[in-house]
Amino acid sequence: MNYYELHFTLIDPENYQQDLLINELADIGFDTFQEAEFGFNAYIVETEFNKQLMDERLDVFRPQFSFSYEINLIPQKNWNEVWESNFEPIQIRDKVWIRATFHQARPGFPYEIVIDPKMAFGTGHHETTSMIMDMMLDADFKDKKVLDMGCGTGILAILAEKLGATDLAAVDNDLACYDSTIENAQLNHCTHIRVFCGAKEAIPLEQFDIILANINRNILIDQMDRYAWVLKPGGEIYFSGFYENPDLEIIKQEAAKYGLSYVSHQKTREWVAAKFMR
Ligand SMILES: C[S@@+](CC[C@H](N)C(=O)[O-])C[C@H]1O[C@@H](n2cnc3c(N)ncnc32)[C@H](O)[C@@H]1O
Repeated sequence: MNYYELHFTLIDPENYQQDLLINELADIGFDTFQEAEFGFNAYIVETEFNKQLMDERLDVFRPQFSFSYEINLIPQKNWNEVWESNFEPIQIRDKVWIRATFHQARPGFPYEIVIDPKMAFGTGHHETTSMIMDMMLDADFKDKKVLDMGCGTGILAILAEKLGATDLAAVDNDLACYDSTIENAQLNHCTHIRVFCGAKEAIPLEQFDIILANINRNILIDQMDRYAWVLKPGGEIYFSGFYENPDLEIIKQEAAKYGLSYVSHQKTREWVAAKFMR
């Protein structure tokens, strides 16, 4: 599979502008957003890319924002090099050290996660991932059964197992993420993670103590009925991948329809991670 890489430059960058543009690009299929010096890079599978649609959607912002972009086709064989030139180790509090296979180990952190991201999202650099991980550090995973929906690299399931979960299902509808989660689980010596490829129909019909789902507003809403169905009474859900306004309120309302109550949320820039309980 080939990918297009978009180099996006904001002439006068302000975070809210960047978030709006990323949201628009995500809506037309871009994924794996990475900070760059004067903006960001984003990626899309070659077969999903529609230049005319992208130009039309971005032109709407031209009156307010100054930006430019260029797009290049990346053959599959170069994808790892793209990651290796961009991915720096990152920490979550003083508890979790996340690094790639090609970085040195760093002693002193209770939890180390090694990620070989390849074509999957989830290195801890994006706020949606780091906020869920931060909230996970305050949760009790000991002997818990966990669902990681939209697992990407498997980073959340891997942290959950390191925090004590003993039975985990990781689901992603992208085959590259399915492969990546299997590979990263092995790299981290996680032996309790079962990996499934598919959307909500792939969620095992079992009862989970904790659900982790960092996807996006529309997919979370679409899958809400299934989350409520497989969550034990008293179970916890951690959602991310959406904005505070207006998404959080919409998600709260949808969750309430299925007996899931809002507990709390974190916000970084416009991104939100939120905890709910059944
Ligand atoms: C933002 S990434 C999150 C990855 C990782 N869990 C993290 O927190 O960094 C969202 C993931 O959801 C997956 N995804 C998108 N739509 C999905 C769907 N309908 N069902 C299952 N997974 C989906 C994508 O392939 C992607 O890997």
